[in-house]
Amino acid sequence: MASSLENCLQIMIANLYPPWPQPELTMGLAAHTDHGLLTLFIQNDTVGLQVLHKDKWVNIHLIPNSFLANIGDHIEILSNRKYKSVLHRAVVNDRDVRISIALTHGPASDATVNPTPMLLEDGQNPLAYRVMKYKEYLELQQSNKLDGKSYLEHIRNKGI
Ligand SMILES: O=C(O)CCC(=O)C(=O)O
Ligand SMILES: [Fe+2]
Repeated sequence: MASSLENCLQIMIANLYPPWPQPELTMGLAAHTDHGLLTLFIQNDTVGLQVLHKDKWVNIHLIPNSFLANIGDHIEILSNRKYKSVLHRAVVNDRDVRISIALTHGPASDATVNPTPMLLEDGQNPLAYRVMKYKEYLELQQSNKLDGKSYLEHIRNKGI
């Protein structure tokens, strides 16, 4: 992946979750992973972000005045699956408004993303993912509904 810092693509996503009368019947944001390398994340003091850990959804309590950093899909692609992107979702509640802001950090939109040779063990690791431009991945993600790790699965090379 060749990309200078000034060309990196950052996308800010602001989410507003109003209180919902039957929170157990709805989902604020369906389970997904984020595109890009890292997502920096802040929220107001209402809990709602959950991360899948050992097959269980775990509430994330942010440290006040700090960012949470999540690994995105393109770290998983760059590391050829050594570092996995984080599956997460947002739940709602029936009392408090929740606001969150996610800032994704990706390479330049024209950058072609493939595993970095330093993380491939002497050519023993076949490429886990199809090589593609970052913007092609974004288009793929935008044209589908959120569904777990389905975008990564879509570009995964069979049998790896
Ligand atoms: O609001 C949240 O807790 C999650 C937001 C999120 O995952 C996103 O915007 O990608
Ligand atoms: Fe997300």
